[in-house]
Amino acid sequence: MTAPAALADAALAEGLLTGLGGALPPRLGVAVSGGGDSMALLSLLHGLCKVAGTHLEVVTVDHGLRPEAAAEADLVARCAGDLGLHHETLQWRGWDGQGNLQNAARHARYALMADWAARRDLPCIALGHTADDQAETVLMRLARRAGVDGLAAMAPQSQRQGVTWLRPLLSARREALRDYLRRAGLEWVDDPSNDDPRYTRIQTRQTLAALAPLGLDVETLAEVASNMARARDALDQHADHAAGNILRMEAGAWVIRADAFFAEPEEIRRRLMIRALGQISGGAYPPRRGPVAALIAGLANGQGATLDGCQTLLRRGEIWVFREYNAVRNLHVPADHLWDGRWRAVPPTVFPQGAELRALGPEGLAYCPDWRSFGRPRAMLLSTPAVWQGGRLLAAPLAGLDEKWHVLLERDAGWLKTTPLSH
Ligand SMILES: Nc1ncnc2c1ncn2[C@@H]1O[C@H](COP(=O)(O)OP(=O)(O)OP(=O)(O)O)[C@@H](O)[C@H]1O
Repeated sequence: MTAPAALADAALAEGLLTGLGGALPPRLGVAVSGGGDSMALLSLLHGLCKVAGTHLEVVTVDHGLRPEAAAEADLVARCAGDLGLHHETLQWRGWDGQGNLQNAARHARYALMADWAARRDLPCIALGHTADDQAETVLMRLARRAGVDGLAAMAPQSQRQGVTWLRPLLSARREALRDYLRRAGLEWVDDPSNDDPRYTRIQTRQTLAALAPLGLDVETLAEVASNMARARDALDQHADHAAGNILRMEAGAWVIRADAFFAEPEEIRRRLMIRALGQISGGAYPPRRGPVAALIAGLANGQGATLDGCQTLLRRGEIWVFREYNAVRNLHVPADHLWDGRWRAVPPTVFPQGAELRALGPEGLAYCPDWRSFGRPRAMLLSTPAVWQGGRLLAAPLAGLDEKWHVLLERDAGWLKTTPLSH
């Protein structure tokens, strides 16, 4: 190998290690489609893992959408075999013909890979997204009027479905990875859909090339993404600090000091509200900017609202954010099961036969003579968990009925820093 080639390989490996935060986990999965980016990732990671003593396994998803897909999975299997690595091809045959095929395939791919990781005891999976992918994402999000979080684009590390997803090639250029593969004499396949101008990403890629004379190139846009990621972290830190001072949790609801809330900048108010809503609803995606702004504007005028399966109201200088009764009124589970994704009942001794957890509702509240003494809004109490046996209310601990029973929040009731703020 010539000196410049060796230097280029060393620079890629070093960039990869930096992209992994400078260290490798003891066990790692790598997602390889057979395309140039992920084949280069596989080869480079294999070198690093050997040195670090990391156990590496390889996965490919065959979506069954193109006739070549099986051969591509075989190519990856062969390459992994040559490197002495365990490889699995996961089949997806689940499209029901509804919605956007690309999105359905992507969701299915991540779900299949997350199951694989759990089965193989691999806490992390590396993906081959490059600086080019990052720049295209920034440009596409600009078109969707993204804010700071959206323009921060893809994170080098993110948690989803119980897996830490790593993107260690976010600083590498697609072409540099192909040069690496050519030098190493390694094969890869070019997915024909990468040239299909019907896809927004491909149109974006072509447009990006045309924007280069304006200085709007891949490096610039990728740098914008890192700048935005830093700005996002600063905003999150401010929001966390504000949350510590102005917000408390009461009986599963967030209670916010209204004067302090409205003294915060608009962007911080938005973040606080989105997190409060997300923690109660458990939704994977936050509500959109417009409805959140309208909800906050309404509260400034003393008007409550519903959004994302939650309800807000302003009372005695405090904003209450709680589960909307309508979102849980038909939710019945056996009393020893988790209710609404976050509540568990604890009986005085054992669970009575046939007992179930259900919202308290207006009919239950009528059996709770002391509910006013807790200072909790009526609307909020309606959606709290209660223990029923047929039509009989056994306990409603949050409304003061039968203190021998307890209901506890199972999902972390602390301030959730990880709620995603952008779609
Ligand atoms: N069929 C596949 N099997 C295994 N891994 C895959 C597959 N497709 C994509 N990947 C992984 O995901 C990375 C990104 O691929 P690609 O850009 O095509 O995905 P995408 O659909 O844009 O997904 P994302 O939403 O994550 O951007 C690849 O480098 C590879 O690591």
